[in-house]
Amino acid sequence: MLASRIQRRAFSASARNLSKVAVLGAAGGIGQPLSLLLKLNTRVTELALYDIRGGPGVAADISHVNTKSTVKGYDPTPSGLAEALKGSDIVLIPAGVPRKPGMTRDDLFNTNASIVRDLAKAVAESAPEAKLLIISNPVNSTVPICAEVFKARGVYNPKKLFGVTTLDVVRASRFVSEIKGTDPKDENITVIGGHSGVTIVPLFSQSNHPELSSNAELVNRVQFGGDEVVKAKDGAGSATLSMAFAGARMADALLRAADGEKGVIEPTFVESPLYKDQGIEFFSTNVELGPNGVEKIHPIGNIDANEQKLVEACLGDLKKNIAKGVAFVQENPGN
Ligand SMILES: NC(=O)C1=CN([C@@H]2O[C@H](COP(=O)(O)OP(=O)(O)OC[C@H]3O[C@@H](n4cnc5c(N)ncnc54)[C@H](O)[C@@H]3O)[C@@H](O)[C@H]2O)C=CC1
Ligand SMILES: O=C([O-])CC(=O)C(=O)O
Repeated sequence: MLASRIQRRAFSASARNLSKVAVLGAAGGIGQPLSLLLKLNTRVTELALYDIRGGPGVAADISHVNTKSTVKGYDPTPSGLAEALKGSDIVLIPAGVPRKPGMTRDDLFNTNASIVRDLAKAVAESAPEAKLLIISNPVNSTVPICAEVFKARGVYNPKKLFGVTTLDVVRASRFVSEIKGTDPKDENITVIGGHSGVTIVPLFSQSNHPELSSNAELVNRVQFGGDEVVKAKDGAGSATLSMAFAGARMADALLRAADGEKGVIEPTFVESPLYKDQGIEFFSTNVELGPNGVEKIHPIGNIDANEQKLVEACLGDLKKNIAKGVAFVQENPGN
């Protein structure tokens, strides 16, 4: 009995990987709470915080939290960025500008496309093996931008590039639990498509409450939940705290999968075969994660007539968003 417990403990200790996690944009509204949550994750052994301003300060602050991982902030220089990235297993990118009221996520493209392109280049050079999690909007376009950058350098691995759509799943679960008076931990809602407006498609027909797929108000709230926060913040940005929670959840899922846990499934925006025949290279569905990143992309499964209409509306916008990201890198390869 005791021997088997000791053996089990020895196994779990040796199965644990050392995990360096880097956050690019670590001093921002998302970056700070995300970095704090990563500091609380016992699977993270080293935390590298980079920003064009304020990285070392945030790192000094978080480094006093008494968990075991080491935390280091890096100078806003190319060599600082390279150092931050070197040896990283996971890189999260929340760098870039957030929305103000009246803007769509696509309105952020002109500013954020080049920020993400340049950071992706640095990742391709210094941490090509890392799992790369893109938070910066518009996610539907910034993920294809990263893929193009990696392809141009011959280091693209579609199993390791993820658009973080976890916040849509978090919101759907919470909104349903509010309506039904349930615990959100029991409300697992699959959300597919992309991460903006009508490209966000919640599949309530697959949940505990299939009838909710005809609740247009709820569907709209999941699709435009980000707008609620943008409006409430009144010019001071968009979701940061709930996003940090969602980003930390996605990073934790990858860390657990890397540690050998089976059956780790999260919806995430990845290169996907599901709609490639319609020219749509990236799509979010449930994805089983493994030590190398994407293990298995799940099909969308059975959906009802309401959801079928939502998917059709999603595909049109998504195709344009993806094409815009690809064209940007082809036309603006940068240095
Ligand atoms: N995927 C999702 O579900 C969500 C995505 N977002 C997006 O996340 C992004 C960040 O949002 P916030 O943190 O609220 O913005 P913020 O403005 O508070 O923080 C952004 C940070 O990025 C830094 N930064 C800018 N350029 C950089 C570069 N080249 N290298 C490193 N750092 C750089 C800035 O100095 C700043 O600290 C926005 O694009 C926003 O739309 C926000 C919420 C949810
Ligand atoms: O709405 C925004 O601009 C930020 C975001 O992506 C979200 O909250 O889902």
